[in-house]
Amino acid sequence: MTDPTPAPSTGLEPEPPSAAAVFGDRLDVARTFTENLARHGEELGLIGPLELPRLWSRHVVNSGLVAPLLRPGRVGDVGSGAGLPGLVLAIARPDVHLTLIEPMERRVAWLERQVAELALGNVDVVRARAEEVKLKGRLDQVTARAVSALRTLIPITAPLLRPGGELVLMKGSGVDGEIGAAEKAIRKFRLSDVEVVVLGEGIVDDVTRVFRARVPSE
Ligand SMILES: C[S@@+](CC[C@H](N)C(=O)[O-])C[C@H]1O[C@@H](n2cnc3c(N)ncnc32)[C@H](O)[C@@H]1O
Repeated sequence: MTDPTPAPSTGLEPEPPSAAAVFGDRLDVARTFTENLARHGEELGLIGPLELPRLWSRHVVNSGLVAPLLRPGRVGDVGSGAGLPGLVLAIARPDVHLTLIEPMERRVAWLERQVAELALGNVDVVRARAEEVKLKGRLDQVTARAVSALRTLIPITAPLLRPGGELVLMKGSGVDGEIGAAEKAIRKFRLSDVEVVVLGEGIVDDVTRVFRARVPSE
């Protein structure tokens, strides 16, 4: 069992016990990423100053909880920003290939630096908006977090999926209202198996909610 690291002088939240439960033998890599983000995230405009005291629980562990929903294959993360959840998922699931899709140059540079520093062989970073990225119909699953409401997020993420592919979109407690407002998009893209998966019960205080749905197989 690995000892939790003490909080460094950055103001970073001490590592919670849930980190070991979520990252297992990948905890050291998750730790390096979290410390890098704590050290440089604010100056690079990736996280706000208020996020450091909750960086582990609200951002890193919260993103890592999605890892068991991924299947071996090619997953795209739309609007990765600081690497949430895409880079965190690549750390937790070395058996899955992650493509991080992010339009902002400074964020792309950060993501590329982290991929190199953490020696992640299962990640590529593409500088593009989801609407323009040349990945239409290619991905097995698409993730996203804090990019936009479902009624605008579904139309830019569903076209990236191969037939039978799956959306795995992280959402807050207002997800049911978002689903109601996205009815037209859900119909237009003929999504099936629509469900809200609640992750982290018994592991974290703030559970993570995921909107999961499938595009047609043919
Ligand atoms: C609020 S940030 C969230 C970043 C990260 N997912 C997180 O949870 O911390 C939204 C991110 O989505 C990106 N973004 C916005 N519109 C996008 C689009 N159409 N396609 C791809 N990325 C987009 C932005 O550049 C930004 O990095």
